[in-house]
Amino acid sequence: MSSRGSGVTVFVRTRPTGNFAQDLIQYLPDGKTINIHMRKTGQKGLVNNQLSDWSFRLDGVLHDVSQENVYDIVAKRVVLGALDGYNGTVMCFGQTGAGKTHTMTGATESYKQRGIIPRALQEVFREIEERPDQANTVRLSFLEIYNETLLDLLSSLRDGPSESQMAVVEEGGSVYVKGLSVHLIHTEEEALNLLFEGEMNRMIASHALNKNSSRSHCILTVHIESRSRTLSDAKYITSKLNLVDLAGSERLSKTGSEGQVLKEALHINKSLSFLEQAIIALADSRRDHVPFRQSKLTHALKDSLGGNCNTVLVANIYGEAAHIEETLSTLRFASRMKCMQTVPVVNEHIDPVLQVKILEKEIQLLKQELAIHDILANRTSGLYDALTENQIAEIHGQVRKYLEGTVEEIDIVNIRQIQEVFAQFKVILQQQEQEVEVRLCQKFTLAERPQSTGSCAAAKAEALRETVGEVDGRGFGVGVAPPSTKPVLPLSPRRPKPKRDSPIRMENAGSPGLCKEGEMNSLSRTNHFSVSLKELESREQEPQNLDSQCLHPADKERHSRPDSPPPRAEAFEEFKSERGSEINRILKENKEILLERKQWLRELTDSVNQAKKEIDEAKNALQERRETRQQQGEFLTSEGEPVIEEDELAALLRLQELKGLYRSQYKELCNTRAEVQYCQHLVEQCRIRLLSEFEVWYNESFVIPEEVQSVLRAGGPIRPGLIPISKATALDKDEQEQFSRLRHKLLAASPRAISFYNAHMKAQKRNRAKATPRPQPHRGTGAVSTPQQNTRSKLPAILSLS
Ligand SMILES: Nc1ncnc2c1ncn2[C@@H]1O[C@H](COP(=O)(O)OP(=O)(O)OP(=O)(O)O)[C@@H](O)[C@H]1O
Repeated sequence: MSSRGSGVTVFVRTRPTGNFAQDLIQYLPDGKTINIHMRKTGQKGLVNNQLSDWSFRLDGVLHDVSQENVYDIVAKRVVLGALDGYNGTVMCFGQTGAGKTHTMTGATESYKQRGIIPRALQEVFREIEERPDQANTVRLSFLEIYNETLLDLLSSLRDGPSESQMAVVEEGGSVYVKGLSVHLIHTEEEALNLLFEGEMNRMIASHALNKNSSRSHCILTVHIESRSRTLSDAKYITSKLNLVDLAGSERLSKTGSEGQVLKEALHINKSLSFLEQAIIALADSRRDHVPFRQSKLTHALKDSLGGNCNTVLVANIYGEAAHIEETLSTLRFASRMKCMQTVPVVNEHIDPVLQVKILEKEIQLLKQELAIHDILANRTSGLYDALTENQIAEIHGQVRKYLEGTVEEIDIVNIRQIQEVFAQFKVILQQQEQEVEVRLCQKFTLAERPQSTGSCAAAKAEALRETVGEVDGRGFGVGVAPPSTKPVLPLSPRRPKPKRDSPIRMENAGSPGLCKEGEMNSLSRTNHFSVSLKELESREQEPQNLDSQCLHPADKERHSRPDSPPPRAEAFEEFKSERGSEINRILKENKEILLERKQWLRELTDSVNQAKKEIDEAKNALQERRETRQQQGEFLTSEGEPVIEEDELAALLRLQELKGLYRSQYKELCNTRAEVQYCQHLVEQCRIRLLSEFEVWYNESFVIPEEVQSVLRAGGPIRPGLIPISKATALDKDEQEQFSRLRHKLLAASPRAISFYNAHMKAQKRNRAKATPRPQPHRGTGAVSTPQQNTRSKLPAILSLS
């Protein structure tokens, strides 16, 4: 069968029984037709021996067919189609106990009896292995619709929104369930783990026709995204494979349901009847409205029923005479489904890389066009090609010279050169920024701590004081300058310049990018007392770190921790005065410097604006003088040059002077701005460090139990990748042995089964953990004795290969 079909494919599968109603159900040799002969019962219970016959021709009748063959016939094509980008849906429908769950999931204890879903998951990963030219991403979600409520069967594995927020949403022509968790999976085993986890969470109950009756509709969706690994192929495809196990329709008189199970049955029957209505509408080409929104089930399956999907239905029937009416109604549903049309299409998306290629082609064409124009206009060709390394080097040299003032212009003839010039400017700017940062780093750092063993804070303060304000320029501490030593900053060209030994001043007010190498060296030499934050960190990691030497007495005395952790705000204050006092002090000092620098920046800005205003005024005055001179008639020299008066000359010189001052102030403004940014960065770093150290301290002091801390400490028994021996031995010995024996046996006989059994064992383990009584918000509560309601949480069954 090809992946492209036009109608829904429908099969019938019968549940094996020793009591098969041969006289009522007849399979024709074509393997596709099933005839039903039903005696009609007359009114008032009188037997009406008139036979009514129905004949249903479907795509196949699966009678006494193994699970493996059912998968091959029903689902294989759809699964492979999904890997080729077609959406696919495999769905089981039928009366309760007819074998839907057996068909879809099969027996989780038996590899051979596994159903369509585990086989499909295996096929997906096997096929992926065989397509090395494709990069595939597989995700999985598992939805349950129980009593018209959407539930996430894998909610225990996620931290996302709660189930109450789940809703069926239509977007861009496709349908999805908002709030349903979608899990990335890499292997068959991971996929099976999720399947078994979800299966255990399903709602089941026991009634007269099925002791493990599913009380909900379930949709397991495999989301596949496939990209070509070969560059030439720019498209990628996505697909959705829906594997649907519907709850069974039931005659309440037969199942004897009551209480909660009765309520569930009413919901199930109602939603199946809505499903039937939707199918009838879909099959009728004259109907333009399909009532998908009548129930959560039809809404969630909207794009699987009438969309662009390969849809396959398995109609499960229970071939006993007692169930002939249900069989008839299931077959009617199946034949309606068969009339429904779907249009499978590959979900193909174009990669942006392809767009780039198209644009590159376009550029090529435009270049050729330009070349023709150049020839016609007698221009040199090749102006539009990418620049060679030599040309770039040439531009680089010119830009440098231009910035140094050696040349006045840069030769530019085309757009590429303009771009390169800007690029060079950018590079130089970045270099300057880095250099400024390096220099500021050296300036804005901690002073070296004294080696004294006395009071740490006092000693440090002393050391810092020693390094402040040294006029010979050798060594400055950060932000410890007393107010008197802080710079008096110039507010206007007439105001004094900042002191050159200010702790936050930049050594070279000019362009740092162009400062000479010698200057940089001497700059770093003058800062030999400085300690950067990073250095501080590394020192603190040394065994003999200062913090341990400088423990506050309160820290040392804290032998016993309080019963409950103190309020964080209170603890934070304590931390700042004890363990975190050093970093807190740095933070404070840096903040002070930042404030002061900001203030200086404001003043400098005012000053630059003032200078600009004065320049404008001087310009205007000069212009007025010139105009008056011209109006009054000019005196010319013997060379014909106009003679200007002394006051005009003075005004001209003043204007030049103002311009010079303006330029230098502007330069300083830019540098100060960079300093402010850097100071802000430092303050932020300190703040983050203070908070993170506080977190560690708080947890260690009050939250993490001391035993745990000792275990986690380096050299403790827990190391990454090592399972604690106590945990490893906690498994039941017999079970371990049994499992490993089985593993070896299986490995030899059927290596493909290992993922299945690994996942099964994990599910059982989780199941045991869950068996410990715990309040469950909506599952398994209020269980009634008969019929019994539960989730599928069973204790491990014996594993078997058959
Ligand atoms: N083809 C089959 N081969 C062997 N056993 C089967 C087959 N079909 C059904 N069964 C058995 O019949 C019982 C009922 O089947 P199952 O639970 O799959 O029915 P169902 O249609 O899902 O019922 P419900 O709608 O109540 O959940 C199970 O014990 C199952 O193992």
